[in-house]
Amino acid sequence: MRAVDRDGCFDPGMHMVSFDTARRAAAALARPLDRSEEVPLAHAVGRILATGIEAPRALPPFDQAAMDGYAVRLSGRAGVPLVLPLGGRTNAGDPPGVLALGTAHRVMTGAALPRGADTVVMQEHVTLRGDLVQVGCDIEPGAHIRRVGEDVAQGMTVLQPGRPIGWAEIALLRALGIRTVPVIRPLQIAVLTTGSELRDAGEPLPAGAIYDSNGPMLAALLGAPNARITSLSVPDDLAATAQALETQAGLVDLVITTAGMSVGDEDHVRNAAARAGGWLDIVKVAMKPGKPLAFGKIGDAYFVGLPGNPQAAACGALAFVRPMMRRLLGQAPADPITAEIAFTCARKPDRTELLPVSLSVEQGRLTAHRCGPDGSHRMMPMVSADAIAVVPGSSIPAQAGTCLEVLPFDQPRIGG
Ligand SMILES: Nc1nc2c(c(=O)[nH]1)N[C@H]1C(S)=C(S)[C@@H](COP(=O)(O)OP(=O)(O)OC[C@H]3O[C@@H](n4cnc5c(N)ncnc54)[C@H](O)[C@@H]3O)O[C@H]1N2
Ligand code: MOO
Repeated sequence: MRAVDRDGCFDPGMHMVSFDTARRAAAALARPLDRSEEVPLAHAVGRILATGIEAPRALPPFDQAAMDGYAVRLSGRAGVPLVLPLGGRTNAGDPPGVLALGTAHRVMTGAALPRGADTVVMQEHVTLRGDLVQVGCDIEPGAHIRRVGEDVAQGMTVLQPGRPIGWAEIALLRALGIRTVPVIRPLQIAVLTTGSELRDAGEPLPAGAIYDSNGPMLAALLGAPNARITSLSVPDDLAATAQALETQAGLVDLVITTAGMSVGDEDHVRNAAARAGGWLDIVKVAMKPGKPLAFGKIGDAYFVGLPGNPQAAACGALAFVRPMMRRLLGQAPADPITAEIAFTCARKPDRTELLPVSLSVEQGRLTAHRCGPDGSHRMMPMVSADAIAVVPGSSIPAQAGTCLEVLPFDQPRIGG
């Protein structure tokens, strides 16, 4: 690893890369894992389709009435109005009937169109005279019929691989009679929080200790439905960290650590990754917060070392871990989302700023409001935020009204 690297040397100062370079490296590093399982549709919400789905039947499955009314045959007739005797009736669910020549056939919405009929007249547009049905003048031939296959042709690919299953997909698949789908197996992720100061909520808190929030945060941010998270914690100890990394790398697809990434005496994660047989592609990123961030591989597992400050860990997870997970799950990269910033912010030429922002739609435009104050240890700005704004480095401040990329906490479903 470059901790560590393939040449056996490590100088985090020399290896700092730009935010964009690190993003490209994360995308290039991750390879689709291509492991699938068949699950019942009811358990498939949010899961990613492993293969395309071809329609085993057409939708609608037969020509059917789109309105409650009367099926008639207009072709070959001189014109309307018509007065036709009532010849039969088909309800939704009945097998298709036959339109007796020169009659009107009562149909309900969804009923199979009787053979021989070419038009359905809404019942509001007829006058009933005993058993006679008088059809008004402005009837359009062919009206109110849903044609077999007009929505889905039998055999067509209705869903592409890589697509998340949502309510609309569930409705479509069930309409096609499909009960189970092949989906990508959830990623196995170990979140290893490091730090001798960490305690779990519920435990007594000695002076100088803090409750672990990064572990539960990352489990919630990155977990179900497409990842299973194992949470562990180790003290600031090189051997214990290396041992935990080696063990977890043998068990999971992705190991994420928090803290221990900076230059303090007790920051052991990069060296522990090296001891565990890993290598690092990226060791430091020109971003704030989140500069002491690294990723690479330990054995067959991917490895991401996030900084300890909660905002820095969240920014690293949103900017790098989420896109890596999409790649591992076989999904296309998420389309970038931009918003107009409602604030001015100073910046530096050589680093990307990541700012918690709340999003709203103002005069039809997605607008980002800053959630401050500064400080990557702060929790409150993240609670009032919806996204992280990506402010590229520059020698001039970013002015209000500038359009910038935002990384939403909850990824909206736009496109595939
Ligand atoms: N001399 C320097 N000091 C620091 C630098 C630097 O460049 N030179 N970078 C600073 C930056 S930026 C960050 S970010 C932090 C990152 O440090 P580490 O990744 O080594 O993390 P720690 O120092 O262990 O912890 C930082 C902070 O976060 C708290 N923490 C850790 N784990 C958790 C957790 N699971 N839940 C909640 N909070 C956690 C920890 O107690 C510390 O307060 O380094 C700066 N220092
Ligand atoms: O990455 Mo640090 O969180 O900038 O303070």
